[in-house]
Amino acid sequence: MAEVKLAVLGGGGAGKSALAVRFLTRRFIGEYASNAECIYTKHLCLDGRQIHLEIYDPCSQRGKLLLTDELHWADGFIIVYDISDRASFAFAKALLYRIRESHVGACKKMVESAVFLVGNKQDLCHMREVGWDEGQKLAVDNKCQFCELSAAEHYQEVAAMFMKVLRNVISNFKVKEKRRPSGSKSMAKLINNMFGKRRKSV
Ligand SMILES: Nc1nc2c(ncn2[C@@H]2O[C@H](COP(=O)(O)OP(=O)(O)OP(=O)(O)O)[C@@H](O)[C@H]2O)c(=O)[nH]1
Repeated sequence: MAEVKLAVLGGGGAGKSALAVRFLTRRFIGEYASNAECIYTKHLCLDGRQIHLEIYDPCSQRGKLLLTDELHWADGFIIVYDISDRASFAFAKALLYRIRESHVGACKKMVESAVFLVGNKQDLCHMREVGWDEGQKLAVDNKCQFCELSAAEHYQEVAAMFMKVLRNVISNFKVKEKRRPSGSKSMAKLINNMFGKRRKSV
């Protein structure tokens, strides 16, 4: 079974929990506790392959950019901003920069393909502060994927976005498996064990 770790990162209130919970449960729940970080776990089948998925949802990230553990833990990243909050867009930009910086030396293409920039709260487009073209440009500049959606209203889009990230991560695994000497897999497990987090099953 493949183990995939995704980190959903973004500014405070951008909709990280809403996106993760929407994907995992199909439901949009209005309010989420923002004082606790957690890892949601789920088993799913993707293209006939069993996957044990872990989704890291940090507590409010206001001003928190270092994220050294998270950046090394995750196989893929969903960077969320709120289209009605320009500050969250600036934070997403800084996060994308951090991801690139922390993966210096790794295969550039693999890192880029495992990052998805998401402009959330598209239902609030009457209060829009960030244009679609700005999000698209930021994604092109960072060679990552991009979409705008609403965790509140678009379950299908949310699910499709998670599936795309998962597929890219899985194909990165295949490339890595071909390159990697066998010892490095157990080293990765050791690092994961050291980086223990609270786990929630959904
Ligand atoms: N209108 C609208 N509101 C949303 C959407 N997604 C999330 N929200 C709301 O935005 C607020 C913040 O959502 P959260 O999912 O808690 O955001 P977060 O990024 O996890 O927040 P922190 O944990 O505080 O960093 C909540 O009131 C949600 O109901 C959306 O697509 N549309």
